[in-house]
Amino acid sequence: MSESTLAEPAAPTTLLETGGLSVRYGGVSANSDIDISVAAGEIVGLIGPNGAGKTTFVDAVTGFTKSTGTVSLRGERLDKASPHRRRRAGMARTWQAGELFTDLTVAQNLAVAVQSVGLRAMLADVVNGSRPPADVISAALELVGLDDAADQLPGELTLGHQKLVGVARALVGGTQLVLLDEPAAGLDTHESRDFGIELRRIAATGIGILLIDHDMSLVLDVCDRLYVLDFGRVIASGPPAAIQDDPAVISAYLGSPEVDPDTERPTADGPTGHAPKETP
Ligand SMILES: Nc1ncnc2c1ncn2[C@@H]1O[C@H](COP(=O)(O)OP(=O)(O)OP(=O)(O)O)[C@@H](O)[C@H]1O
Repeated sequence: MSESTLAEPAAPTTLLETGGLSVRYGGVSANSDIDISVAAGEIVGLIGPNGAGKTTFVDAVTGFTKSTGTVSLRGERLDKASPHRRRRAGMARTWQAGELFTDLTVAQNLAVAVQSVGLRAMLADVVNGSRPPADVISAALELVGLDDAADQLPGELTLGHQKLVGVARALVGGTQLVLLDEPAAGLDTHESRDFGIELRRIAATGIGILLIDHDMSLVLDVCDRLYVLDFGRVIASGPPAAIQDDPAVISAYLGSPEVDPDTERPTADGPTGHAPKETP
């Protein structure tokens, strides 16, 4: 057997890497010194109480708020880049209030996102004949398993599928890393489980996912690793099983564990949270 056959499998490619990422809003340290990485094909959870700084982190990574520290995608520094450039480089996000346009079809909802990726990128694709916009849209819908729904209105879909269209909107245009801000809000247990299965399918294609959600069953089920934020700082990181048992996490976020007798896991509701401390 040759040496190469015996070699260890290649380490997964690091997509996102932040170094010392910090955001201040006046006297509030909303993010302090955050070092987080997401590899290709990985689902990484970012959890913490209300006001811990999760959305601020997504805003900082995607360029929607001013930050200090570094943000790299596949080793390319993007911390000085505009949100547009970061989007074109392959990172995309969803928003907490990411409603779909109810009077547009699913495909038209995605077409709006194609436009936001940038005319130049689209023109390049059309000129070199590689990917006309319709293909870009169907590729994104295929990633979330909704290629049949292109001509439907959002209201004709289940809530779970509407949420997946929201994810597909972020996947148009060759997205490598997607940051999902509470994408499963409002889903019941069953819908949330199906949603999680789709997230795993998306990650299996090599896309990296940063997932923020208060639905602990979803987060614990689908994430490879978790980071826990409290008062804008990472207080713990690791695989879900270790995080669940971390006393600092239990005290800051999971609370006195109200355990679901079926899953033997902390229940989804419970974290009440607090806002970051004012700092001088
Ligand atoms: N644009 C802003 N201007 C001033 N302060 C802000 C701004 N955005 C967020 N903050 C503050 O920064 C802190 C972190 O807020 P952030 O929304 O990031 O928390 P979160 O963990 O996402 O909370 P939630 O789970 O409720 O969404 C909070 O104290 C919030 O009030």
